[in-house]
Amino acid sequence: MIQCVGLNPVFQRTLTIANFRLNAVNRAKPDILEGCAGKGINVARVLKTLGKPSISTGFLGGYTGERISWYLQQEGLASDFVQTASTTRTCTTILDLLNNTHTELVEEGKPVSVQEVEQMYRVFERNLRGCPLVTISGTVPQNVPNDVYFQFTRLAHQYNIPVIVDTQKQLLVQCLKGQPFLVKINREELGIAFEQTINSEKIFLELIQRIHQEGVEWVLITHGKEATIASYRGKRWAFIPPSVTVVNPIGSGDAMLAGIAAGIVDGLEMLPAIQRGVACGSANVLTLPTGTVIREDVERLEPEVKVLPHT
Ligand SMILES: O=P(O)(O)OC[C@@]1(O)O[C@H](CO)[C@@H](O)[C@@H]1O
Repeated sequence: MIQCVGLNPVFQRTLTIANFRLNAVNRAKPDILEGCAGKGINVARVLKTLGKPSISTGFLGGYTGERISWYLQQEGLASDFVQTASTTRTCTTILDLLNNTHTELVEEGKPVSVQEVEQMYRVFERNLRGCPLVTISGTVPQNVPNDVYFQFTRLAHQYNIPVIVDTQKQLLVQCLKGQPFLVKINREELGIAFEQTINSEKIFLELIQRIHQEGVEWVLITHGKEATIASYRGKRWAFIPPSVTVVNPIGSGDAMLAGIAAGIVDGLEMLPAIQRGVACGSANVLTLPTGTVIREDVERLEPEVKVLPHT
């Protein structure tokens, strides 16, 4: 089973509003979507659709934790969460039908205890047995040390298990020292992680190089609906997604990571694996629930992703 680490899961609510306005009373349509999410769980869900079993790990607590567990069971997603005294966060997506905007209200994860963090290391290690690949996604609750993903990556190395990572800021910078196999990051977060404004191609390429210098083989830079740039040993490719009608883009990065993970586990070369990932990202945009794809959409979109050399 692929281990999908998502230390900061989410009880996700998706509200549809006819014309969302600031400083006003906004009324949502009654068919509010609720479910389990957060980057790690989103990856796990898309993997399941692609026929790949996974186990989600992280922290879970309180009444939202219970609801997330219930949704995980309903969806048939295996999990091994550390139970926390604090309540798991809720995040809210606002889809505005008139203006076609998509707003994500993200709560920070509440604090976890030192003992809960220690338990998490044990949960991570026990789920490495029989695991072909680890995905690590997203932020962490308060009190979790910034080197947590570095520790996980180092541990996975001891078991010869590749790690692919999608995170930000210090969590990313520190994780690089553990030499994950692949890092996926959006262009804005790349600049933030290295405290630089990306206002030229030169700076963009230098920052990619800094990630490689730590020993990371593949670096993927996403940029909304623009092309994803993949970099490997001095070569670069642009993956141009097909244009699709946007329903809900939240979770597209997670769908992409899942598609790449599925491709790697299937033994694909990296370029076709990334192509599948980009197709999953586009397929996610077409569905209303967060971090969800329809397999037929992925299969249809995969050949439509253009792969070009990036100069
Ligand atoms: O705070 P994080 O962990 O970076 O991101 C949380 C989040 O925005 O990510 C998912 C979409 O990628 C949503 O399910 C969730 O609300």
